[in-house]
Amino acid sequence: MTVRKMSELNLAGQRVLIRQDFNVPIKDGKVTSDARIRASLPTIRTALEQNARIMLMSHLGRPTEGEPNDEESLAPVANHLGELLGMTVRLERDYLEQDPEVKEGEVVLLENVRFNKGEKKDDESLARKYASLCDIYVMDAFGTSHRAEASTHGVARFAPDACAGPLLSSELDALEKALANPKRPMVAIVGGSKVSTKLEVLNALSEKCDQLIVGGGIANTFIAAAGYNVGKSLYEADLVDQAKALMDKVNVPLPIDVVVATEFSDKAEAVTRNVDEVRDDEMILDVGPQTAQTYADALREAGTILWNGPAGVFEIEQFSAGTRAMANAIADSNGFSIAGGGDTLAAIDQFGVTDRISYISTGGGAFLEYVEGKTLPAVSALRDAAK
Ligand SMILES: Nc1ncnc2c1ncn2[C@@H]1O[C@H](COP(=O)(O)OP(=O)(O)OP(=O)(O)O)[C@@H](O)[C@H]1O
Ligand SMILES: O=C(O)[C@H](O)COP(=O)(O)O
Repeated sequence: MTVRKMSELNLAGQRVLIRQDFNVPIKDGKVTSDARIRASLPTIRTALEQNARIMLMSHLGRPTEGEPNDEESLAPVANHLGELLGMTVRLERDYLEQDPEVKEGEVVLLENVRFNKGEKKDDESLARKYASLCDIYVMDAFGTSHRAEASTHGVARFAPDACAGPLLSSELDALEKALANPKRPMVAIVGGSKVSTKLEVLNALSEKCDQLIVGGGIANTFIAAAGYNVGKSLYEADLVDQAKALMDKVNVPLPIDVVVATEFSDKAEAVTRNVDEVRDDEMILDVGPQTAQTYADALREAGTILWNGPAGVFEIEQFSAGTRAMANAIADSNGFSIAGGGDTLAAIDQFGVTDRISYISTGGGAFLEYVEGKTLPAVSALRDAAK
Protein backbone atom coordinates (compact mmCIF):
# COMPACT_ATOMS: atom_id res chain seq x y z
CA MET A 1 0.00 0.00 0.00
CA THR A 2 1.42 3.38 -0.92
CA VAL A 3 1.22 6.51 1.13
CA ARG A 4 -1.76 8.85 0.62
CA LYS A 5 -0.85 12.30 -0.63
CA MET A 6 -2.25 15.62 0.53
CA SER A 7 -3.22 16.38 -3.07
CA GLU A 8 -5.73 13.49 -2.94
CA LEU A 9 -7.69 15.06 -0.07
CA ASN A 10 -10.18 17.90 0.06
CA LEU A 11 -8.92 20.27 2.74
CA ALA A 12 -11.72 22.86 2.48
CA GLY A 13 -12.93 23.93 5.93
CA GLN A 14 -11.03 21.04 7.58
CA ARG A 15 -8.80 21.29 10.63
CA VAL A 16 -5.48 20.38 9.03
CA LEU A 17 -2.53 19.64 11.31
CA ILE A 18 0.75 19.82 9.39
CA ARG A 19 4.00 18.52 10.93
CA GLN A 20 6.87 20.59 9.56
CA ASP A 21 10.57 20.56 10.37
CA PHE A 22 11.18 24.09 11.63
CA ASN A 23 14.29 23.01 13.52
CA VAL A 24 16.25 26.01 12.23
CA PRO A 25 19.15 28.04 13.62
CA ILE A 26 18.05 31.04 15.71
CA LYS A 27 20.25 33.81 17.10
CA ASP A 28 19.09 36.69 19.29
CA GLY A 29 15.44 35.84 18.60
CA LYS A 30 15.87 35.82 14.81
CA VAL A 31 15.94 32.94 12.35
CA THR A 32 19.42 32.91 10.75
CA SER A 33 18.84 30.33 8.02
CA ASP A 34 15.29 29.88 6.75
CA ALA A 35 15.72 27.22 4.03
CA ARG A 36 13.48 24.77 5.90
CA ILE A 37 10.80 27.42 6.46
CA ARG A 38 10.85 28.43 2.80
CA ALA A 39 10.59 24.79 1.78
CA SER A 40 7.32 24.50 3.73
CA LEU A 41 5.64 27.45 1.99
CA PRO A 42 4.15 25.62 -1.04
CA THR A 43 2.41 23.14 1.28
CA ILE A 44 0.99 25.89 3.50
CA ARG A 45 -0.09 27.97 0.50
CA THR A 46 -1.89 24.97 -1.02
CA ALA A 47 -3.80 24.46 2.22
CA LEU A 48 -4.57 28.19 2.40
CA GLU A 49 -5.91 28.21 -1.16
CA GLN A 50 -8.37 25.54 -0.08
CA ASN A 51 -9.51 27.53 2.94
CA ALA A 52 -8.32 24.96 5.44
CA ARG A 53 -7.99 25.72 9.17
CA ILE A 54 -4.24 25.28 9.42
CA MET A 55 -2.28 24.19 12.46
CA LEU A 56 1.46 23.75 12.02
CA MET A 57 3.66 21.89 14.45
CA SER A 58 7.39 21.29 14.80
CA HIS A 59 10.18 20.64 17.23
CA LEU A 60 13.09 22.99 17.82
CA GLY A 61 16.32 21.81 19.41
CA ARG A 62 16.46 19.17 22.09
CA PRO A 63 14.84 20.71 25.20
CA THR A 64 14.10 18.80 28.39
CA GLU A 65 10.51 17.65 28.07
CA GLY A 66 8.05 19.33 30.41
CA GLU A 67 10.34 22.36 30.76
CA PRO A 68 9.47 25.02 28.17
CA ASN A 69 12.10 27.71 27.75
CA ASP A 70 12.35 30.93 25.74
CA GLU A 71 15.49 29.95 23.82
CA GLU A 72 13.76 26.97 22.23
CA SER A 73 10.40 28.64 21.68
CA LEU A 74 9.07 28.66 18.12
CA ALA A 75 8.05 32.34 18.52
CA PRO A 76 10.80 33.57 16.12
CA VAL A 77 9.64 30.99 13.57
CA ALA A 78 6.00 32.18 13.85
CA ASN A 79 7.17 35.76 13.18
CA HIS A 80 9.43 34.77 10.30
CA LEU A 81 6.80 32.56 8.69
CA GLY A 82 4.23 35.33 9.07
CA GLU A 83 6.55 37.68 7.17
CA LEU A 84 7.08 35.16 4.38
CA LEU A 85 3.36 34.44 4.06
CA GLY A 86 2.34 38.08 4.47
CA MET A 87 -0.11 37.25 7.26
CA THR A 88 -0.20 36.83 11.01
CA VAL A 89 0.85 33.40 12.26
CA ARG A 90 -0.30 33.05 15.87
CA LEU A 91 1.79 30.96 18.25
CA GLU A 92 -0.43 28.63 20.31
CA ARG A 93 1.09 27.60 23.63
CA ASP A 94 -1.81 25.88 25.47
CA TYR A 95 -3.02 23.58 22.75
CA LEU A 96 -2.89 20.49 24.97
CA GLU A 97 -5.22 22.11 27.53
CA GLN A 98 -7.53 23.92 25.13
CA ASP A 99 -8.22 23.09 21.49
CA PRO A 100 -7.04 26.05 19.39
CA GLU A 101 -9.74 28.07 17.61
CA VAL A 102 -8.61 28.28 14.01
CA LYS A 103 -10.71 30.00 11.37
CA GLU A 104 -10.82 29.02 7.71
CA GLY A 105 -7.81 30.51 5.93
CA GLU A 106 -5.97 31.06 9.21
CA VAL A 107 -2.54 29.66 10.13
CA VAL A 108 -1.43 28.97 13.70
CA LEU A 109 1.83 27.44 14.90
CA LEU A 110 1.76 25.10 17.89
CA GLU A 111 4.62 25.68 20.34
CA ASN A 112 7.65 23.32 20.26
CA VAL A 113 6.31 19.76 20.47
CA ARG A 114 9.42 18.69 22.40
CA PHE A 115 8.21 20.80 25.34
CA ASN A 116 5.46 18.14 25.71
CA LYS A 117 6.07 15.15 27.95
CA GLY A 118 6.03 11.96 25.93
CA GLU A 119 6.85 13.53 22.53
CA LYS A 120 10.20 11.81 22.05
CA LYS A 121 8.97 8.49 23.43
CA ASP A 122 6.07 8.46 20.98
CA ASP A 123 3.63 8.37 23.89
CA GLU A 124 0.23 7.08 22.84
CA SER A 125 -1.91 9.48 24.87
CA LEU A 126 0.03 12.47 23.52
CA ALA A 127 -0.30 11.12 19.97
CA ARG A 128 -4.06 10.70 20.52
CA LYS A 129 -4.25 14.27 21.83
CA TYR A 130 -2.55 15.66 18.68
CA ALA A 131 -4.88 13.52 16.55
CA SER A 132 -7.94 14.91 18.34
CA LEU A 133 -6.98 18.44 17.27
CA CYS A 134 -7.47 17.71 13.57
CA ASP A 135 -9.55 16.18 10.80
CA ILE A 136 -6.49 15.62 8.62
CA TYR A 137 -2.87 15.06 9.70
CA VAL A 138 -0.25 15.95 7.12
CA MET A 139 3.30 14.70 7.63
CA ASP A 140 5.56 17.07 5.70
CA ALA A 141 8.70 17.11 7.89
CA PHE A 142 11.14 15.07 5.81
CA GLY A 143 14.02 16.27 8.02
CA THR A 144 12.41 14.57 11.05
CA SER A 145 10.99 11.52 9.28
CA HIS A 146 13.74 9.29 10.75
CA ARG A 147 12.36 9.94 14.25
CA ALA A 148 9.50 7.86 15.66
CA GLU A 149 8.01 10.53 17.91
CA ALA A 150 4.43 11.37 18.86
CA SER A 151 4.14 14.21 16.31
CA THR A 152 5.87 12.35 13.47
CA HIS A 153 4.73 8.77 14.01
CA GLY A 154 2.10 8.03 16.71
CA VAL A 155 -0.34 10.72 15.60
CA ALA A 156 -0.71 9.10 12.15
CA ARG A 157 -2.30 6.04 13.78
CA PHE A 158 -5.08 7.99 15.46
CA ALA A 159 -5.83 10.94 13.17
CA PRO A 160 -9.10 10.60 11.19
CA ASP A 161 -7.05 10.98 7.98
CA ALA A 162 -3.26 10.92 7.54
CA CYS A 163 -1.25 11.76 4.45
CA ALA A 164 2.16 12.88 3.14
CA GLY A 165 2.57 16.57 2.42
CA PRO A 166 4.02 17.84 -0.88
CA LEU A 167 7.49 18.52 0.59
CA LEU A 168 7.83 15.03 2.06
CA SER A 169 6.58 13.55 -1.23
CA SER A 170 9.02 15.53 -3.33
CA GLU A 171 11.97 14.65 -1.07
CA LEU A 172 11.13 10.95 -1.35
CA ASP A 173 10.64 11.21 -5.13
CA ALA A 174 14.02 12.96 -5.57
CA LEU A 175 15.86 10.39 -3.46
CA GLU A 176 14.17 7.56 -5.30
CA LYS A 177 15.15 9.10 -8.63
CA ALA A 178 18.78 9.27 -7.49
CA LEU A 179 18.97 5.84 -5.91
CA ALA A 180 16.39 3.41 -7.31
CA ASN A 181 17.20 3.59 -10.98
CA PRO A 182 19.92 6.19 -11.42
CA LYS A 183 21.03 7.48 -14.78
CA ARG A 184 24.62 6.25 -15.24
CA PRO A 185 27.32 6.93 -14.47
CA MET A 186 26.36 7.59 -10.89
CA VAL A 187 28.92 9.46 -8.81
CA ALA A 188 28.54 9.85 -5.05
CA ILE A 189 30.57 12.25 -2.94
CA VAL A 190 30.84 11.57 0.74
CA GLY A 191 32.90 14.05 2.70
CA GLY A 192 33.04 15.35 6.23
CA SER A 193 35.16 14.55 9.19
CA LYS A 194 34.92 10.85 10.05
CA VAL A 195 34.47 7.52 8.30
CA SER A 196 32.91 6.09 11.48
CA THR A 197 29.89 8.40 11.29
CA LYS A 198 29.29 7.61 7.63
CA LEU A 199 30.33 3.99 7.31
CA GLU A 200 26.82 2.76 6.61
CA VAL A 201 26.30 5.42 3.96
CA LEU A 202 29.63 4.56 2.35
CA ASN A 203 28.72 0.87 2.31
CA ALA A 204 25.26 1.48 0.89
CA LEU A 205 26.61 3.78 -1.82
CA SER A 206 29.38 1.37 -2.74
CA GLU A 207 26.64 -1.01 -3.90
CA LYS A 208 24.96 1.59 -6.05
CA CYS A 209 27.39 4.07 -7.53
CA ASP A 210 29.98 3.77 -10.29
CA GLN A 211 32.42 6.06 -8.55
CA LEU A 212 32.66 7.03 -4.89
CA ILE A 213 34.54 10.26 -4.27
CA VAL A 214 35.59 10.69 -0.67
CA GLY A 215 36.48 14.03 0.89
CA GLY A 216 37.58 15.67 4.11
CA GLY A 217 38.79 13.61 7.05
CA ILE A 218 37.10 10.60 5.44
CA ALA A 219 39.48 10.86 2.47
CA ASN A 220 42.45 10.90 4.88
CA THR A 221 41.53 7.44 6.14
CA PHE A 222 41.46 6.20 2.54
CA ILE A 223 44.82 7.88 1.81
CA ALA A 224 46.24 6.04 4.85
CA ALA A 225 44.65 2.80 3.61
CA ALA A 226 46.52 3.25 0.32
CA GLY A 227 49.76 3.32 2.33
CA TYR A 228 50.60 7.04 2.33
CA ASN A 229 51.71 9.10 5.30
CA VAL A 230 48.92 11.39 6.55
CA GLY A 231 51.06 13.14 9.20
CA LYS A 232 48.89 14.82 11.86
CA SER A 233 45.74 14.69 9.72
CA LEU A 234 42.37 13.80 11.14
CA TYR A 235 41.94 10.13 10.23
CA GLU A 236 40.79 6.90 11.85
CA ALA A 237 43.48 4.22 12.05
CA ASP A 238 40.97 1.57 13.18
CA LEU A 239 38.90 2.08 10.04
CA VAL A 240 41.71 1.61 7.54
CA ASP A 241 40.64 -2.00 6.86
CA GLN A 242 37.05 -0.90 6.24
CA ALA A 243 38.35 1.70 3.82
CA LYS A 244 40.39 -0.98 1.99
CA ALA A 245 37.30 -3.20 1.76
CA LEU A 246 35.33 -0.33 0.25
CA MET A 247 38.10 0.31 -2.30
CA ASP A 248 37.84 -3.34 -3.34
CA LYS A 249 34.10 -2.99 -3.93
CA VAL A 250 33.86 0.27 -5.81
CA ASN A 251 36.04 2.70 -7.73
CA VAL A 252 37.28 5.23 -5.12
CA PRO A 253 39.58 7.70 -6.91
CA LEU A 254 42.30 8.79 -4.50
CA PRO A 255 43.69 12.34 -4.35
CA ILE A 256 46.83 12.91 -6.43
CA ASP A 257 47.68 16.11 -4.57
CA VAL A 258 46.54 17.63 -1.29
CA VAL A 259 46.59 20.97 0.53
CA VAL A 260 48.36 20.75 3.88
CA ALA A 261 49.21 23.01 6.83
CA THR A 262 50.98 22.60 10.15
CA GLU A 263 48.03 24.11 12.08
CA PHE A 264 44.24 24.06 11.83
CA SER A 265 43.59 27.78 11.71
CA ASP A 266 42.53 30.59 9.41
CA LYS A 267 46.06 31.99 9.80
CA ALA A 268 47.67 28.76 8.63
CA GLU A 269 49.85 28.77 5.55
CA ALA A 270 48.44 26.38 2.95
CA VAL A 271 50.91 24.30 0.94
CA THR A 272 50.08 22.00 -1.99
CA ARG A 273 51.93 18.67 -2.12
CA ASN A 274 51.77 15.41 -3.98
CA VAL A 275 49.85 12.88 -1.90
CA ASP A 276 53.04 10.86 -1.24
CA GLU A 277 54.96 13.85 0.12
CA VAL A 278 53.00 14.75 3.25
CA ARG A 279 55.31 15.37 6.24
CA ASP A 280 54.89 14.14 9.78
CA ASP A 281 54.02 17.58 11.21
CA GLU A 282 51.43 18.39 8.53
CA MET A 283 47.72 17.82 8.23
CA ILE A 284 45.72 17.40 5.04
CA LEU A 285 42.93 19.97 4.97
CA ASP A 286 41.79 19.95 1.34
CA VAL A 287 42.31 18.17 -1.96
CA GLY A 288 44.84 19.78 -4.31
CA PRO A 289 44.08 21.49 -7.65
CA GLN A 290 44.93 18.48 -9.86
CA THR A 291 42.67 16.24 -7.81
CA ALA A 292 39.87 18.81 -7.80
CA GLN A 293 40.16 18.97 -11.60
CA THR A 294 39.94 15.17 -11.95
CA TYR A 295 36.92 14.98 -9.63
CA ALA A 296 35.26 17.91 -11.38
CA ASP A 297 35.67 16.16 -14.76
CA ALA A 298 33.99 13.02 -13.42
CA LEU A 299 31.17 15.08 -11.93
CA ARG A 300 30.52 17.04 -15.11
CA GLU A 301 30.02 13.77 -16.99
CA ALA A 302 27.87 12.06 -14.37
CA GLY A 303 24.26 11.07 -15.07
CA THR A 304 23.43 11.15 -11.36
CA ILE A 305 25.25 12.83 -8.46
CA LEU A 306 24.58 12.39 -4.78
CA TRP A 307 26.48 14.72 -2.45
CA ASN A 308 26.91 14.69 1.30
CA GLY A 309 29.80 16.31 3.11
CA PRO A 310 32.54 18.79 2.15
CA ALA A 311 35.82 17.91 0.38
CA GLY A 312 37.89 19.91 2.84
CA VAL A 313 37.78 22.56 5.54
CA PHE A 314 35.65 24.83 3.34
CA GLU A 315 34.97 27.29 6.18
CA ILE A 316 38.61 28.49 5.93
CA GLU A 317 39.38 30.30 2.66
CA GLN A 318 42.76 28.68 1.96
CA PHE A 319 41.25 25.16 2.32
CA SER A 320 37.99 25.81 0.47
CA ALA A 321 39.08 25.48 -3.18
CA GLY A 322 38.43 21.72 -3.43
CA THR A 323 34.85 21.97 -2.16
CA ARG A 324 34.27 25.05 -4.34
CA ALA A 325 35.52 23.23 -7.46
CA MET A 326 33.23 20.31 -6.74
CA ALA A 327 30.22 22.55 -6.06
CA ASN A 328 30.81 24.32 -9.38
CA ALA A 329 31.26 21.05 -11.28
CA ILE A 330 28.01 19.67 -9.84
CA ALA A 331 26.27 22.90 -10.79
CA ASP A 332 27.65 22.62 -14.36
CA SER A 333 26.69 18.97 -14.75
CA ASN A 334 23.66 18.06 -16.87
CA GLY A 335 23.05 15.04 -14.65
CA PHE A 336 20.47 14.83 -11.87
CA SER A 337 22.12 16.12 -8.67
CA ILE A 338 20.87 15.80 -5.12
CA ALA A 339 22.57 17.20 -2.03
CA GLY A 340 21.78 16.90 1.66
CA GLY A 341 23.29 17.62 5.06
CA GLY A 342 23.91 20.76 7.10
CA ASP A 343 27.53 21.39 6.09
CA THR A 344 26.87 20.48 2.49
CA LEU A 345 24.06 23.03 2.29
CA ALA A 346 26.24 25.64 3.98
CA ALA A 347 28.91 25.02 1.32
CA ILE A 348 26.38 25.18 -1.53
CA ASP A 349 25.16 28.47 -0.12
CA GLN A 350 28.69 29.82 0.36
CA PHE A 351 29.62 29.07 -3.26
CA GLY A 352 26.34 30.46 -4.64
CA VAL A 353 25.23 27.38 -6.58
CA THR A 354 21.92 26.72 -4.79
CA ASP A 355 19.79 27.28 -7.89
CA ARG A 356 21.92 24.98 -10.04
CA ILE A 357 21.63 21.80 -7.97
CA SER A 358 18.68 19.69 -9.15
CA TYR A 359 17.39 18.94 -5.67
CA ILE A 360 18.46 20.21 -2.27
CA SER A 361 17.16 18.11 0.56
CA THR A 362 15.99 19.63 3.86
CA GLY A 363 17.16 16.48 5.62
CA GLY A 364 20.42 15.83 7.44
CA GLY A 365 20.07 12.62 9.47
CA ALA A 366 16.93 11.65 7.54
CA PHE A 367 18.75 12.05 4.21
CA LEU A 368 21.58 9.79 5.38
CA GLU A 369 19.21 7.16 6.79
CA TYR A 370 17.30 7.03 3.53
CA VAL A 371 20.55 6.60 1.59
CA GLU A 372 21.57 3.84 4.01
CA GLY A 373 18.40 2.02 2.99
CA LYS A 374 16.73 2.35 6.39
CA THR A 375 12.99 2.61 6.75
CA LEU A 376 11.86 6.06 7.83
CA PRO A 377 9.38 5.51 10.70
CA ALA A 378 7.23 8.51 9.81
CA VAL A 379 6.81 7.17 6.30
CA SER A 380 5.93 3.66 7.46
CA ALA A 381 3.35 5.17 9.83
CA LEU A 382 1.68 6.81 6.82
CA ARG A 383 1.79 3.50 4.94
CA ASP A 384 0.13 1.73 7.87
CA ALA A 385 -2.48 4.48 8.13
CA ALA A 386 -3.36 3.98 4.44
CA LYS A 387 -4.07 0.25 4.91
N1 LIG B 1 40.60 17.30 6.02
C1 LIG B 1 39.84 17.66 7.05
N2 LIG B 1 40.32 17.64 8.31
C2 LIG B 1 39.54 18.03 9.34
N3 LIG B 1 38.27 18.43 9.23
C3 LIG B 1 37.75 18.47 7.99
C4 LIG B 1 38.51 18.09 6.86
N4 LIG B 1 37.73 18.25 5.78
C5 LIG B 1 36.55 18.70 6.21
N5 LIG B 1 36.55 18.85 7.53
C6 LIG B 1 35.46 19.37 8.37
O1 LIG B 1 34.44 18.43 8.50
C7 LIG B 1 33.27 19.13 8.88
C8 LIG B 1 32.09 18.44 8.33
O2 LIG B 1 32.16 17.10 8.75
P1 LIG B 1 30.92 16.39 9.45
O3 LIG B 1 31.28 14.97 9.59
O4 LIG B 1 30.50 17.22 10.61
O5 LIG B 1 29.94 16.53 8.27
P2 LIG B 1 28.42 16.54 8.44
O6 LIG B 1 27.99 17.61 9.40
O7 LIG B 1 27.96 15.15 8.64
O8 LIG B 1 28.14 16.99 7.01
P3 LIG B 1 26.75 17.18 6.53
O9 LIG B 1 26.13 18.14 7.53
O10 LIG B 1 26.96 17.79 5.18
O11 LIG B 1 26.15 15.83 6.54
C9 LIG B 1 33.41 20.53 8.34
O12 LIG B 1 33.30 21.43 9.41
C10 LIG B 1 34.80 20.55 7.73
O13 LIG B 1 35.54 21.70 8.04
O1 LIG C 1 17.79 18.86 12.16
C1 LIG C 1 17.49 17.65 12.07
O2 LIG C 1 18.28 16.78 11.64
C2 LIG C 1 16.09 17.25 12.40
O3 LIG C 1 15.29 18.36 12.67
C3 LIG C 1 16.04 16.25 13.54
O4 LIG C 1 16.45 16.81 14.73
P1 LIG C 1 16.93 15.84 15.92
O5 LIG C 1 18.22 15.22 15.48
O6 LIG C 1 17.06 16.72 17.14
O7 LIG C 1 15.86 14.79 16.10
